[in-house]
Amino acid sequence: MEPMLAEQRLPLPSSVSPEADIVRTALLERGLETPLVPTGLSRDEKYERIRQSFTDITRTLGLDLRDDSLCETPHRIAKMYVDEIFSGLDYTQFPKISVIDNKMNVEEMVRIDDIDLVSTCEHHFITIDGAARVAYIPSNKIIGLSKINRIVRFFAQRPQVQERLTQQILVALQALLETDDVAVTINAVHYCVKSRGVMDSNSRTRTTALGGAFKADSRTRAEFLD
Ligand SMILES: Nc1nc2c(ncn2[C@@H]2O[C@H](COP(=O)(O)OP(=O)(O)OP(=O)(O)O)[C@@H](O)[C@H]2O)c(=O)[nH]1
Ligand SMILES: [Zn+2]
Repeated sequence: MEPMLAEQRLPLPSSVSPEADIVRTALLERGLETPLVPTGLSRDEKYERIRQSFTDITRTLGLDLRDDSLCETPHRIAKMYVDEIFSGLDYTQFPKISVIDNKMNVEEMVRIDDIDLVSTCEHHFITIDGAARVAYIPSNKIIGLSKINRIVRFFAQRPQVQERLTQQILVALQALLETDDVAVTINAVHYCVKSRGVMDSNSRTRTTALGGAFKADSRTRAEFLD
């Protein structure tokens, strides 16, 4: 387990929900948080810096930013980074989570297949496109189904490696559901492998993270991976 860095323990803004704080603490304890340093920048300050930087990049590439199709590109990219594809770096954007007591005593696996997953490769900043499967065996808590999709999306909206993304979803759900019995698998195409570099347009990558009964019990694992 990697140690928590002092700056990662700084207090979060008060608009961070208790659930987001539980998830972040669990990730730090497990050494699974995305490597982050506090910037002290507001949303608008980040937007402005990224817009400026992309103005430099597009000019350096020799593109004419006076062209009416190109002139808004640095603005679009800055907005997309801050508010869309990297919004999961900001815990104030963590989804509202509804967890309820397991009064109906559900004790069988709840499994959600084919959760849409689009993320961004942190090595090349291009798309990872795939799907996730998530399952858990309820203990004391049950979570609203759409909240699982939202948690997947939150962590996908960060620069990622697929292995860490898979683990972050696992640990977030374990912390919120107060059980180890969670499993996550992701099957994805990496555009850094498909559209550049080795240019392999066929391969897909599967990563799996298993906790509790999914790790310990071969039948539970098989039912999940089936
Ligand atoms: N384990 C893992 N590797 C990834 C992921 N996304 C991209 N990579 C790999 O990260 C590696 C980075 O390797 P480098 O040699 O530093 O970069 P590169 O020269 O662009 O490598 P090539 O892609 O082989 O051209 C590549 O092998 C990528 O395929 C991921 O989610 N998980
Ligand atoms: Zn990549």
